[in-house]
Amino acid sequence: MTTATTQPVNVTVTGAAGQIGYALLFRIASGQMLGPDTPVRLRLLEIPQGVKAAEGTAMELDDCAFPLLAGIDIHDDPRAGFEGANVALLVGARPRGPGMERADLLEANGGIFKPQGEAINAVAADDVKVLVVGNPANTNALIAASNAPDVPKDRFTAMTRLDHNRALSQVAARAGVPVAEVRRLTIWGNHSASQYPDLFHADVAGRPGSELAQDRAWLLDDFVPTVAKRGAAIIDARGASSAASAANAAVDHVHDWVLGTPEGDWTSAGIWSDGSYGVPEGIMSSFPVTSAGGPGATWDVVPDLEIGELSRERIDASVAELVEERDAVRGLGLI
Ligand SMILES: NC(=O)c1ccc[n+]([C@@H]2O[C@H](COP(=O)([O-])OP(=O)(O)OC[C@H]3O[C@@H](n4cnc5c(N)ncnc54)[C@H](O)[C@@H]3O)[C@@H](O)[C@H]2O)c1
Ligand SMILES: O=C(O)C[C@H](O)C(=O)O
Repeated sequence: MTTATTQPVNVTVTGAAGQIGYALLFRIASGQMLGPDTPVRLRLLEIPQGVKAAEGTAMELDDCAFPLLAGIDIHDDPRAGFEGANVALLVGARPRGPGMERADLLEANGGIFKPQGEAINAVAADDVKVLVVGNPANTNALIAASNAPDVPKDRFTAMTRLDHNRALSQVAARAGVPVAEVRRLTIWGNHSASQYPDLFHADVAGRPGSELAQDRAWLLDDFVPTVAKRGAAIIDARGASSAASAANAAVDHVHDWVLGTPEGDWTSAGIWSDGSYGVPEGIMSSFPVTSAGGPGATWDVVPDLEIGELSRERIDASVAELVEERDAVRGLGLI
């Protein structure tokens, strides 16, 4: 990763003409993702039908005259779109259509993330860092990583930062403290309604999160489902899925990966499990993670957290869903 230098970082964004793309690209180009000293070159990857709209977004990016934006190119071929990519944000995905079962969705997205993984393997920069946003994010990341055998598995991640940020906001509101005073929350498992937002290890303005968790009715009937089903609530209210908050979470994820997580805090990311906390190896599950930042930065799982019975059950349930998804895509020959 190139930081604090005049060498531009190549950032590939797929689904660039979509609603998240529109909320994301301007923030990347303004320096909010990689910092104020790092120029970026944007590679927009779309399907052929999306190219014209991506061209319109590129025109608007030009019109912002961002000092850090070193260039934009637009592609509909993954081999060209990921050429030299240092950071790859895989946003474009096939949404669930009427009558589509989960397996149909996994298969349709396999048709996107398998070739994209192969292309990243073939043409991305040696230091590529990948964030999968497109749903089902964890399993799409698993497909991409599994089809990029020459890229270390820890370079592929799935986005659960939006869930993490949602949980921070809910806890701050409940405790009546500024959101900046809530630290060390964790999202475990899948970016789906089965996810488990864990506040037992949190620091809430100097008080242990376990104190708030003592109100089990609030914890289990309010906090956990509000966070886990927030995506659906946004769709219901907006008539479209979250976009600006999703783009914000993608910016936060890459920012903290490349520049480091704040001292004394951690965040959540879907990463290739190494077996930590009893999560089976080789699925993309969300964990509490830190990054030291800098060249070669990795997400490191926060060690030695005590997992109580309630948390254990919830983590295991979400992990079981991920195992099912892995088995389904394995059955489809995608991994
Ligand atoms: N992980 C998260 O927290 C999170 C949060 C919000 C949304 N999402 C997911 O992000 C994805 C994108 O959401 P959106 O609102 O921007 O959708 P959108 O439909 O507005 O845009 C998706 C874009 O992807 C493009 N696309 C489709 N297939 C592609 C391919 N093979 N290569 C390149 N581009 C391709 C489409 O042409 C479209 O422009 C969805 O899967 C959504 O469910 C994830
Ligand atoms: O929940 C969804 O389908 C959209 C997205 O993943 C979200 O969490 O907002």
